[in-house]
Amino acid sequence: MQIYEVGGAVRDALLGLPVNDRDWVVVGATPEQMMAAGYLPVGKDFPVFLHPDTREEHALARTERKTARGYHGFAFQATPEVTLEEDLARRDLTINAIARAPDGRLIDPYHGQRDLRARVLRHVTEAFREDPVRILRLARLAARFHDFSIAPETLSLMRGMVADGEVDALVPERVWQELARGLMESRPSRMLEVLRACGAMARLLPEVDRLWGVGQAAGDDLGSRLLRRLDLSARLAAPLPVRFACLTLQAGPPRPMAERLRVPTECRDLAEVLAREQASIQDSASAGPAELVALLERCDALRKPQRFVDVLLVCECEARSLPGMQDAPYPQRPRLLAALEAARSVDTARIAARAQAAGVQGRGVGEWVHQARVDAVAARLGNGSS
Ligand SMILES: Nc1ccn([C@@H]2O[C@H](COP(=O)(O)OP(=O)(O)OP(=O)(O)O)[C@@H](O)[C@H]2O)c(=O)n1
Ligand SMILES: [Mg+2]
Repeated sequence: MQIYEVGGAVRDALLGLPVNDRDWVVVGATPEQMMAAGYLPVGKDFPVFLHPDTREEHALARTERKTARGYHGFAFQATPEVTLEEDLARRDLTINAIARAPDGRLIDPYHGQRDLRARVLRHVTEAFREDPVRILRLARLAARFHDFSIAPETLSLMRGMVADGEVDALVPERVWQELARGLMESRPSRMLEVLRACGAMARLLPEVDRLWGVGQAAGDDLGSRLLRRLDLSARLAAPLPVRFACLTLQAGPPRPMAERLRVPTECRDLAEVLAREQASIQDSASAGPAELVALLERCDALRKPQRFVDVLLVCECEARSLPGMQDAPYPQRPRLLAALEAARSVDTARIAARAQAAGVQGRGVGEWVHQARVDAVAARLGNGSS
């Protein structure tokens, strides 16, 4: 058997990028030989094994034949006769279809190195069609390698796949997995642009797709704002829930989309707080202590201060996505954080004990605590004037 390194690790090494996860392809071996050599089978359907020591994935060279629409209709052919070139032919992109032999020699029948130099994302063969997840993979790779363009023939292939209903058959978990990874790249706007260009956005994120052409003059519609907001969230190294909330911010109630994509609870919760409170936060510059405490309480900021930091980050990205505001300061953020700190410094147990000593009960105790917070915020912010 011959073992070649393939995929992202070869690509990233050629780009001079750090390599973490390595993939290998094995030519001329049967599953039985792999197991006899100590490799561990990963699943019963995929001809993939883990190396006994490194645990890196070793896949038998294979050809894929699609038998039905969507993600499930695969039949694999992985026999010792499948050649390296055949295996490379069924891969997604030319830059991912370069193999490296143990002696360092590169096997690159689809000119992936040329496309790396020309900075082009190009499909290898028509076999690209056989896996619609590749549309999302390409979109998220565009968000990572943002100076790469997409080959026109690849874009039209993707358009055809979308028109044939291929992305409608994707399971939500796979969609979210790729979207989440793309959101975490350095230029998430590129993923959205690619999804929009091939029509996949209208199928997968129709609420978001509708933002284009809504609102201001061309170049400043809600879609353009969304792209700027997301890239700013990446520039500020925001965590995933913040980026997801940036995505859903003006796209109507976030819950239907969150449920459809089965996003993690923290992503959904943050998006929902923002849908409710974003406007109040933007307007909070002139709010007095009582209003600020009410806002903090509605955001559950006293119990979840870390989430409130994320809430404010989304609001900052939104404010700075307005034309010409990219480098503007966002005073609402330090002011609300100072208010939160002051409100949290109130010793609620002591206030409650004092209220009870004065004969106050039930909801009345809560009102004392609330008032103590308002007083603390007023003292910190100088009666709301700063
Ligand atoms: N739907 C897919 C998934 C994977 N691959 C092939 O399998 C390789 C390894 O896949 P994976 O590790 O998922 O992605 P990488 O390209 O290595 O990218 P990343 O840096 O995100 O790991 C890819 O390079 C590509 O050749 C593919 O053709 N089609
Ligand atoms: Mg990989």
